[in-house]
Amino acid sequence: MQQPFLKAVPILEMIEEKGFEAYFVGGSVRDFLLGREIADVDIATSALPGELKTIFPHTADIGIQHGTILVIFNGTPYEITTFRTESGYTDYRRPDTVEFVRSLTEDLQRRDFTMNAIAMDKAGRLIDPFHGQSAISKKEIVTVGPPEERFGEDALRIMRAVRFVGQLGFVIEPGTLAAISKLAPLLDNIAVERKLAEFEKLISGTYRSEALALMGETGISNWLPGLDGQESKLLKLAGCRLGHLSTEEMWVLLTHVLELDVKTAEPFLRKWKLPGKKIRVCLKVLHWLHYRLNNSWTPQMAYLSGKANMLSAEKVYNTLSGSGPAPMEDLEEMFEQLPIKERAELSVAGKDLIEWFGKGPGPWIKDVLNETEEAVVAGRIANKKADIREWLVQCKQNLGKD
Ligand SMILES: Nc1ccn([C@@H]2O[C@H](COP(=O)(O)OP(=O)(O)OP(=O)(O)O)[C@@H](O)[C@H]2O)c(=O)n1
Ligand SMILES: [Mg+2]
Repeated sequence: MQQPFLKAVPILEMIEEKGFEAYFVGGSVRDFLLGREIADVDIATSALPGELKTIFPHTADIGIQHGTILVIFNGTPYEITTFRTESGYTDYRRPDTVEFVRSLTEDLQRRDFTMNAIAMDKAGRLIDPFHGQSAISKKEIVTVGPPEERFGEDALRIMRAVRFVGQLGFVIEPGTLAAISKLAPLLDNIAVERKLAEFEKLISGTYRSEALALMGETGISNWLPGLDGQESKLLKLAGCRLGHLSTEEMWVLLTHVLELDVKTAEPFLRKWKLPGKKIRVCLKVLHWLHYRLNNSWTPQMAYLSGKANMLSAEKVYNTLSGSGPAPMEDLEEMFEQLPIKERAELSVAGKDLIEWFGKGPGPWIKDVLNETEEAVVAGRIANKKADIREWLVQCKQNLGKD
């Protein structure tokens, strides 16, 4: 067993000591069987939330109405969920009622895919009534029971299937795939925040090209923010060599392929509810990508863009031009050679100008600083106070006069 499980074994033991059952479940067991790194260990138990609270002193109610509480054990938080069934999904996203049950099999039966419906006990023995291990060995995504029921219960599962294609490179079993195409419109009922979490996992996955193509082919994209009717553009994206791009660079590539500019990309990214900071970075990189599409980098542009934005824009540009991953050493070297890397490194400031020219504060300061900065970056003048002063006094003689 791997370390994250071993650390949590005492939790299972403490629950079992009180006469209840407890197992590792969900993505951690799946990823363990796949030899992937385990994110967080989820635990399912026959104990009710109230019963768990008597066993563990440090808990938080994070979804108690659905039977989930957070247990802090040795400083690590664990989500522990009471075995449950769900029924009456009138809104396609959350059950009208949650019924706690005492049987593990019933709990596993309400889960989305067979690979996610495997339990593991404290000794590492697997309980796999729906043949999840066989699906994993066949690299197959298949629902537990009838796909239309599972997707009707929570339409986000439609996206989860394609997200797992992107992460794991599995194929979707034909019956499950047919239900996805048929029920994709149910995604309309799902909150953007949940769609975003799945989409970001998808575009970060090793097999994202396949998953993006599948999103277009199944019609899922028609129910995602700003992607309605854009299947052909998604397919174009799927044909690119994406191996080296970060999640943010993927967003930039996506906005470009959708033919958005900096102005129209902003509402698109807002619709997806990306955090403001991420949006600002994406828009900057998109701006520099558009510069790069028609120009080469110069020291001036390297300075104005900043190193990170320049390298990101270049990576996206290489993807679009078909060259794929390319060495960045030359560009990094160009940046490193710059006399200054940012405005703060300029050896003069507004107060120096006021003193030298005997003139009060005003917009002229910004203009003169911009000009000075440009001259320093271009190497026309050294970044030394005395040199700059001499240069400015010579070429700005008229400034002190008005
Ligand atoms: N819409 C959903 C979400 C989750 N699950 C079940 O709850 C488990 C845990 O859910 P979550 O952590 O959201 O997903 P994981 O499958 O664990 O994937 P990840 O590794 O990304 O966390 C899943 O494995 C699955 O058994 C489900 O049946 N239906
Ligand atoms: Mg998980």
